[in-house]
Amino acid sequence: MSNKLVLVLNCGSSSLKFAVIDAQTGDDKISGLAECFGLENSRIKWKIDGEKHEAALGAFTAHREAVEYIVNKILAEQPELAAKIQAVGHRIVHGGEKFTRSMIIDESVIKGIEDCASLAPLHNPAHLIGIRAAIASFPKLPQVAVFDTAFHQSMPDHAYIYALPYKLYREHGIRRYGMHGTSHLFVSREAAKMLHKPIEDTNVICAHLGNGASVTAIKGGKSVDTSMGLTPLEGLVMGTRCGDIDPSIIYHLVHQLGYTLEEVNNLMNKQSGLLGISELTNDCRGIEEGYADGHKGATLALEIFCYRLAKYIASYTVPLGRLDAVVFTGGIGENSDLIREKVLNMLEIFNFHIDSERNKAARFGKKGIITQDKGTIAMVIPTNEEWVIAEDSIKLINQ
Ligand SMILES: Nc1ncnc2c1ncn2[C@@H]1O[C@H](COP(=O)(O)OP(=O)(O)O)[C@@H](O)[C@H]1O
Ligand SMILES: CC(=O)OP(=O)(O)O
Ligand SMILES: [Mg+2]
Repeated sequence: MSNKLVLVLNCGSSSLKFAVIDAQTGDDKISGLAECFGLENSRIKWKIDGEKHEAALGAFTAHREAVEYIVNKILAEQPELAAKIQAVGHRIVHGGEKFTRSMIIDESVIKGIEDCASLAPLHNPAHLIGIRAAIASFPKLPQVAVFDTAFHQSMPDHAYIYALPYKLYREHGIRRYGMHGTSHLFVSREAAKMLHKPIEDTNVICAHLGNGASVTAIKGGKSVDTSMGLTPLEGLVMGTRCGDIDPSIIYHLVHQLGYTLEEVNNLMNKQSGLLGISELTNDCRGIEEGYADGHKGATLALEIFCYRLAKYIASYTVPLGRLDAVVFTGGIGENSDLIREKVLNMLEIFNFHIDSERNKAARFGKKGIITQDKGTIAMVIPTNEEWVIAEDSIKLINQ
């Protein structure tokens, strides 16, 4: 174990993922999830050196109590490990245009994250609670903010400006920002290594397919286009988010069908995507089971998910010119050989020839090329956002 341990916190709207990571090797010493915040059954699960633990957090717990639990119980039982933690790294979904790189957190960074809260109302307020709780629990440790949006600040304006009146951008910052940047950065670097090419000469399209999902075109290590927009709602079909729709549907739902704007927002973010189409589940494993059993909704959801993804991948060859590889990552990208096969078959025009055995082998944390030796390469690379956050935290505090 090196002396570069970082506690990484990823505060979501109703959960908190955490890990204690060795920034040098990427090994997690502790990893866990506190979930169901605000409900009676909020709980926390964690793993220490592979051994699993679980506890109830008490009714109506939220981020602050969860951070206290991590510090007072989990880390207190591991005093040697706790004493070696050098920094706390926070995943921040929205950094607007202000943050193009990771930052050591001080009052002005907190103010900047607050200023972006209206652009990510589900995420940024939760991050701020996590930051304040972590400062209270670890007053002596440096706190670092690592932004999902930072990696996408290299996009050219023709990729990030919406065809709306320009003053909405100028006066209110309404533009495409993109998310999952930490993951896209990590897997694109790993892809360059697997291709034995310098990152500056590597052009890849990365599909991060988790509960939220996005595709990014990465040219020479820089994001040149991405599918998420002002918020994480735009782009692909996701677990419960609709991704791209005709914006007039909102007007129609409100004025013809009597929905409130609040209800429409909830419908698009929480009741759509795989869940909304299938009327079964937002979980890709459940969708695949439904598909295997001939469930009509699950089959349609899977087809739409793959078709939208294939169209995005095809369109991102435009900014790249030359495509070296397509990379799949995230819980679905790393595990669903079915979705990978369907998507690559839809992209036959780009000369992908899937290798079934390689595709089946690259699952459950195993990376690998999944196409045959001829044609364009597709690969699977497990993401590790926590490692990037830990590395950035150590780099910044040593500067
Ligand atoms: N073996 C599997 N086959 C298909 N999908 C899987 C498998 N394992 C996990 N997934 C899917 O991965 C998704 C969660 O991905 P993850 O990256 O953990 O999400 P997030 O970080 O956004 O919470 C879920 O839809 C889940 O069903
Ligand atoms: C930005 C986003 O969608 O994040 P997640 O995948 O963690 O929901
Ligand atoms: Mg994720």
